Amino acid sequence: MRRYGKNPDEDDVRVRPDRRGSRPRSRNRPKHADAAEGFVLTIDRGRITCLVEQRTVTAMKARELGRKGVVVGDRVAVVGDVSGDPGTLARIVRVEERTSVLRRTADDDDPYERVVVANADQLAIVTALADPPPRPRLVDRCLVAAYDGGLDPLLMLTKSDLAPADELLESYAPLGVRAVACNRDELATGEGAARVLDLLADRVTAFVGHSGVGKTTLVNALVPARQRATGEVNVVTGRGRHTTTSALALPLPDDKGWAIDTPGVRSFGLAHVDPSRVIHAFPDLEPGTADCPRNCSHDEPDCALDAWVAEGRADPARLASLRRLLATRERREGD
Ligand SMILES: Nc1nc2c(ncn2[C@@H]2O[C@H](COP(=O)(O)OP(=O)(O)OP(=O)(O)O)[C@@H](O)[C@H]2O)c(=O)[nH]1
Ligand SMILES: [Zn+2]
Repeated sequence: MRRYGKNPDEDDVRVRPDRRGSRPRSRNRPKHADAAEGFVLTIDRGRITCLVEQRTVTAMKARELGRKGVVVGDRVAVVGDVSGDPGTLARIVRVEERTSVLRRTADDDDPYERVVVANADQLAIVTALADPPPRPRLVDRCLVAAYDGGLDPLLMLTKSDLAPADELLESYAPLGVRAVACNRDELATGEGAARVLDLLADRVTAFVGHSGVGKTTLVNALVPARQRATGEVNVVTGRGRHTTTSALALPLPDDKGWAIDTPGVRSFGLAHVDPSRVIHAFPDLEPGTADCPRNCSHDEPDCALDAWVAEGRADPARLASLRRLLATRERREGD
């Protein structure tokens, strides 16, 4: 019997099609009890880089996964050669259930939703206070994606040396979104970075933002190991500058969580969003939807939320914010 690396696993052999190319004998297939646990760091043209114990292992999807997608942040079961030695290729045989999913559709009229990041605890929405000016609708759309996918949003306002944050902070106050303003010079001091890192401690945070907002500057300040590698060998993958369209998970200092950098977004398609999942993030309003008409958009004359608020059971500013968010699901010029 041929052995596959250090972790010989019968499955490796059994799931392989036989010489006649028949399908794997799925009924007899063991459940990969010996598989190693992996954490997906990045994906590049079908090559999946995972962290297995403390090793960086390159893997591909096993045939038995079928069309099931693997995305950055996924917890996976890996079999085969998990030594991480150059030239080795392990196989991912299972994707564990996800605790959250950051999804987007490329465009609102694009029916294909893509999961961008799995299992992130929070979504850092990076917005410059100036140069480029804030795009509140894009922020709102990111908030909707966060609420829809089960991530805690976190506003990261960059370039605070160029403009004050008050106005923007005020418009998000009713949502109770945590926010932090920072700038490059401040971040370069350990104290400035520590203030931001406090918000990320022991959590997996996905960073989104459109081009030019200073996301790279911010993430590099938080993950100094990456900055040192400028030039640009990636600290995690050991490969050249990260130019793929995949997200990339970077360990925060002292193993205090992960930052998942995502490629710059120009838009954040929301065709997949279900209003009821968004309302779930508004526990003060959710019970008020009990008397709504079926499939209520919560932004129509019969919506029961108006009465709920009129009776003083929730803050009108909360309802206004919810409606503003839901309204961003409809695409407009410039989104
Ligand atoms: N004034 C000021 N400029 C900043 C700050 N942070 C970043 N910049 C500048 O803003 C520009 C964009 O910064 P990046 O960090 O490359 O932004 P990005 O969001 O990663 O953009 P892409 O690389 O296009 O995806 C650069 O010229 C930075 O030098 C800041 O705090 N203040
Ligand atoms: Zn309603």
